[in-house]
Amino acid sequence: MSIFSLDEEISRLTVNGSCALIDSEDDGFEQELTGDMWHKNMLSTNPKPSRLSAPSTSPGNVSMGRRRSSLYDKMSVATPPNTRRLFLPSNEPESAKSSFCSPSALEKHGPRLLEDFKPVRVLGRGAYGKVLLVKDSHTRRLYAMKQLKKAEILIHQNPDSTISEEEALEKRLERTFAERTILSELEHPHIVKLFYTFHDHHKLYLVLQFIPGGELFYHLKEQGVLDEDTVSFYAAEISSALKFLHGKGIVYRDLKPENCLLDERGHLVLTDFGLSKKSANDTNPNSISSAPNEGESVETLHSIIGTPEYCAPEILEGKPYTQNCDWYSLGCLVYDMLTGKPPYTGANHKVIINKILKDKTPKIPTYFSEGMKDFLGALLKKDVSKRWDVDKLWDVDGPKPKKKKAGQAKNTSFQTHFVFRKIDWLKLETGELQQTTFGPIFPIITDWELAENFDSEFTEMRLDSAGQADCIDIQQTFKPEQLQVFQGFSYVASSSYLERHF
Ligand SMILES: Nc1ncnc2c1ncn2[C@@H]1O[C@H](COP(=O)(O)OP(=O)(O)OP(=O)(O)O)[C@@H](O)[C@H]1O
Repeated sequence: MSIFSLDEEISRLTVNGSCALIDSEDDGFEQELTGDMWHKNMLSTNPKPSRLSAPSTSPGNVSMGRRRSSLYDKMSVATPPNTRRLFLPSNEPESAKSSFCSPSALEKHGPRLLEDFKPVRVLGRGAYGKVLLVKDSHTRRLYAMKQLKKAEILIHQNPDSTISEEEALEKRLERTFAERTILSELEHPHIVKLFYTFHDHHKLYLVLQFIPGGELFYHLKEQGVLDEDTVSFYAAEISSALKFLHGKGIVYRDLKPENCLLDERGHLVLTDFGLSKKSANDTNPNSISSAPNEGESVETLHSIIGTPEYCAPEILEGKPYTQNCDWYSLGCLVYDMLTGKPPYTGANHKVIINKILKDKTPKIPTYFSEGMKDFLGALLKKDVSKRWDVDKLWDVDGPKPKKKKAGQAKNTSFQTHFVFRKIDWLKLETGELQQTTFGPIFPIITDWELAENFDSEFTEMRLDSAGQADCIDIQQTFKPEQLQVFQGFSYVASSSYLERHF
């Protein structure tokens, strides 16, 4: 998983807190996979890429294809299935719609069990297990079920030599509980909803809202690059979720195209809160309660985590960092959507980290609009003190930009920036936009159970290979007190929450 391999790379790069830069010419790299080569190739055949044209992803051009950032070395990704930029009426099945079962009827079942859910297919894979599309046997509703193997959490290799095995385990548990605790107390149109969590001998289960339009990653892979209006639309939806999290004292820390899903109307929903962190000493009255084992303040987080391509330099340097790191990641994601790759790329994490730390500022293509250059320039500042303080300058009522003056974004209100001129923030933040309009990319969904917008590498996986086969005898391997750490994981959303989202 990205976070641990990154920890390992950083521990190799960092000596006594200071960063030792490395030679980017590393032996054995496959040259055709580097981002620079990709970029040069693109420019030589298409000097000024059309905003709407995608680079070829034909089999003959696989070296130019988009690759998963978090699972860089583990898997190849097939061409994404049916996704087109066109309008089709949603064919949402009854099983995905509301009203099969009232919350009170669900409460009769009490805490949920694995037997309540019938596996339909595999949607994705993470560090500690898989995410399955499942059907509730009582209500016939579809959910995404994230499964985490207890054994993997307990015995995962600790690549960070600077911390002890116990500390590494504590961090893994903290991250496992953080996702459950943070999601269970959030409700926002652009954040995935958590309905139930439970555990059995082998695994922990998070039962989430199924987001059927697939990852932004796949849509980007198919489209290659997106136009500025589309990118600004997604940037606004992501920003609204990030600002909401920051207001609750939470830093997201893992913004990347794989964690941005599209709902059935093409609106963006953030998922994967495994790396999110709640401030321990946050005094904001709107903040949610702390997750177990939280120790660091969001004001001065030190953990080195996240996917390097989208990771703020202060995190990679091992310096204390704040919620502002999420705004740098947003800049990287916006840059990626517009150009087809994040600002710094390379054949492996080591090369990418080296570039982020060594290069001054990412080069912003000259063919971007002046407004977009201004927007990205303000977010992608390496020095956090010079970066746009979006949380402070969020409001529409904040300082307005003066006409015809470049490079001023950092001192003006975020919501009124030129790139968001077509965004109705009020409707976006209340969820009305999501309910009543369609996003710029409309995912084709003929049958929700087919999970057509997910990678066939996962959806065609045999369910039995995704299920019990890989379970070790956990009772034999671990002492009862070791397994005690998972106590308190189970959760059922309140009936009012279930009612609102059923
Ligand atoms: N609510 C959901 N609806 C639909 N698909 C989902 C949902 N949650 C996750 N997925 C799919 O499963 C994949 C893996 O999920 P997630 O990123 O939460 O797992 P993870 O174990 O934290 O992964 P990683 O180790 O890469 O961080 C996602 O990229 C997405 O394709």
